[in-house]
Amino acid sequence: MRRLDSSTKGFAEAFDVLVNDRRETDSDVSSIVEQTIRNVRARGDVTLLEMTRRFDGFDLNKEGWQVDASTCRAAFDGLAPDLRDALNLAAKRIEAYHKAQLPKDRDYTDKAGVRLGARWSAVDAAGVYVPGGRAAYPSSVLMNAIPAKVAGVERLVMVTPTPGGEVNPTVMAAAHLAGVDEIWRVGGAQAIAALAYGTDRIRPVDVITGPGNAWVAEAKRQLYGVVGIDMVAGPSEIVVVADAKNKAEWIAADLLSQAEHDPTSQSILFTDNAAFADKVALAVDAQIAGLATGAVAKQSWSANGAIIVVKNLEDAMPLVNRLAAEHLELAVDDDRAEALFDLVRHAGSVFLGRMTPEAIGDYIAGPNHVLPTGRRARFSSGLSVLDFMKRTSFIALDAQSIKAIGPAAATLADAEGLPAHAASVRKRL
Ligand SMILES: NC(=O)c1ccc[n+]([C@@H]2O[C@H](COP(=O)([O-])OP(=O)(O)OC[C@H]3O[C@@H](n4cnc5c(N)ncnc54)[C@H](O)[C@@H]3O)[C@@H](O)[C@H]2O)c1
Ligand SMILES: N[C@H](CO)Cc1c[nH]c[nH+]1
Ligand SMILES: [Zn+2]
Repeated sequence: MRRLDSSTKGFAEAFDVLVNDRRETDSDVSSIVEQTIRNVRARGDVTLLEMTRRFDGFDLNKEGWQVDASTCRAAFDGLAPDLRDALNLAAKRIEAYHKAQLPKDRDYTDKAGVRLGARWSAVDAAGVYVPGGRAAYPSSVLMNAIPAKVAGVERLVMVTPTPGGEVNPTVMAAAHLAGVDEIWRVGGAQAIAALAYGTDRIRPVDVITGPGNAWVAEAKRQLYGVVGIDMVAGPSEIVVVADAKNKAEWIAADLLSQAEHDPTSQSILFTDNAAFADKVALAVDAQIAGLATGAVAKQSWSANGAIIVVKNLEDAMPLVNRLAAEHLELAVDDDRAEALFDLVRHAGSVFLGRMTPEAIGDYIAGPNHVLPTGRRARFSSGLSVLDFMKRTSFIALDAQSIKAIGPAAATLADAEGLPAHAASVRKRL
């Protein structure tokens, strides 16, 4: 863990290093992914078979390539009642939040008599990546699949690794609940490439969404253009802005909640009190020791964690904006949280006040937990129904309205030296 103090010499340089640290996209990852994509294009299912054997440790031909609908239904029926209730509640809240995102078509006639507008429609087929290497993510099934179904996607394909050949029943139960149509037991960059280009077994999709580790995120980035993607959602991150009125144990748990995802995850605390910073650092170490995920959390905290002491929390906000973190907690009194929130320009999702831990957003609040990482909240947003939709504009003229705006079009075509364009308008005037 790095400990920085904004009042010391050399802070600006040390903070630059933190901001510019590209911890998930070293050249190694990107060249491995390039090669994987090439292999999937050339050898399709054979590459999937080999890579699944190598990374997930089982034989797709023996254990099955897909999980069928009846297995998912049985998994749902077999859930413990409290888990089923929790999944149902999460699904309802996610659905309600995302239904409200549905865009409206436009259709109107302007003053020149020209009819204009746009219609929204869903993509035909979407692929959702559900991570499954280190942990199973039923919550990510809901977060990806429900917005796709709300958008009206007809063919919804899920890919997820099943390490050791173990199919996670809660993931499959969530797929049943969310209405996933096809499930393939492949993961990593190879699964993304299969969805983008298709293989003999897997038909290609139009859009791929979902989070994943560095290889998955890089594959989506490289395949953008062949398919649509939501954004680059890689290893999890959290920035917590906290004053000394917090309980150090709560803040330590919040930092660890994202550190436990992946050794390349990042957790950063800003505080205006050095003694509180010490307490949180001790609490993190104490809690790591008791976590089943302690080994991963420790790697993440040691390599990428930071505690930054600032003069006051308002001064921290420009620094917070430069980090553009996936998650930002403002753990201060409610009115101060609002004031700090007004200073936030770049963050994937913001958690306001002391009683709003980020983990609530991971599971149950309603907004999507698939969010941009790696400083990409500067230019992209969390997953929404719009990622599964596209907008088609339309224009309708009649004999009157073409007279109103046609001559200007022909003049512009002349100026561009495109006579066929000009003629196609003038012939109608
Ligand atoms: N940003 C978000 O919205 C969000 C949400 C949930 C999870 N996450 C992140 O998703 C990630 C999940 O990662 P995971 O590893 O548990 O599961 P994963 O499914 O993303 O990755 C597992 C796959 O990675 C591939 N892989 C593993 N080691 C490899 C190597 N050395 N070379 C090439 N490929 C390799 C394998 O094919 C394996 O099946 C975490 O980083 C977590 O932080 C992000
Ligand atoms: N924090 C992750 C997004 O970075 C989402 C998640 C799912 N389950 C637990 N957490
Ligand atoms: Zn999480």
